[in-house]
Amino acid sequence: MTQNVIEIKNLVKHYKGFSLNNISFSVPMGSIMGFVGENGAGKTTTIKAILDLIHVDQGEVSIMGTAAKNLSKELKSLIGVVFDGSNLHDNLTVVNINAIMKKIYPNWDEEVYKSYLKKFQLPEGKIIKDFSRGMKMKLSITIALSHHSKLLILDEATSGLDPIIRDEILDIFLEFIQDEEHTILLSSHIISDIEKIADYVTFIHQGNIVFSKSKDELIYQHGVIRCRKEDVSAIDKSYIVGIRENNFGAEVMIQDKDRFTRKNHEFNVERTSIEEIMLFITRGKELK
Ligand SMILES: Nc1ncnc2c1ncn2[C@@H]1O[C@H](COP(=O)(O)OP(=O)(O)OP(=O)(O)O)[C@@H](O)[C@H]1O
Repeated sequence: MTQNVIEIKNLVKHYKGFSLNNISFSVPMGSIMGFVGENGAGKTTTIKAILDLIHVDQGEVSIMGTAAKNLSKELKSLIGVVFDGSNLHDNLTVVNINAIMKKIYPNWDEEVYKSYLKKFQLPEGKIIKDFSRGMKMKLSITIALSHHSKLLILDEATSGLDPIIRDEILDIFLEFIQDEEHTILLSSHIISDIEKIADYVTFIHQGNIVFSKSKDELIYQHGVIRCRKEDVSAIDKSYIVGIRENNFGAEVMIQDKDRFTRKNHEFNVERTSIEEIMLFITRGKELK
């Protein structure tokens, strides 16, 4: 049985004008979980709750089998965290950071740290204040990867980076996951990044979990039919996830693609993407 490194059960958090509504999902060991959703959907709030950085109104979070509230210092040191926006002190250099992290993390690996600094071309002499946003991001990722973490929790870790360096970082994440005991939870707006590396995708929309599934299963089970508007009524409603209409006709997202195509040879069902599935679910026309 696959062990879950993160388990979230019935999490509720109320802010004025926003709530996380009883959300549950798990992140299996050895996998990359992509955590996606629109601005303000609740991704950062969920991640803060996982890390016990905020008080929650209800629910439970466990990390590596231990309640998040009761994580020991040793277990905490196995988690590498990157938040959107640097929380490193402006006047430090990468050399200062090395000295500080050595004291914080029992497993701090100076050699690994230096190799990533080199790989990311992060300068020794400059203070963090003079780093670009991308450089700060790269430094945060470097730190997360330099203390022999088993779990990486990354909130928008690739945003603000150019496509080339993003690709390089995604490869580093894929390399990290080669160890079966390593796990990543990665929130991102950049769905193509998630499509590229995630094994599972959790989609949060307005504080609710819409789905949390294997990426391949999602892509395999869904499909799009492009047809005339008048043909939409011939599609069994129970399969329809969402409909979009344009001047030329209609696009219909269906689920349970295999069963649908077995029963409906007259429709051509095209392959879809995670991005398209998300758009149809959130913006596709409601069925009457
Ligand atoms: N400390 C707080 N006090 C009040 N409201 C908050 C607080 N933190 C977050 N919120 C609200 O919770 C909602 C969810 O925010 P959150 O940062 O979790 O979204 P997100 O999915 O990470 O968005 P983004 O992709 O824009 O970073 C937003 O409406 C935000 O204004």
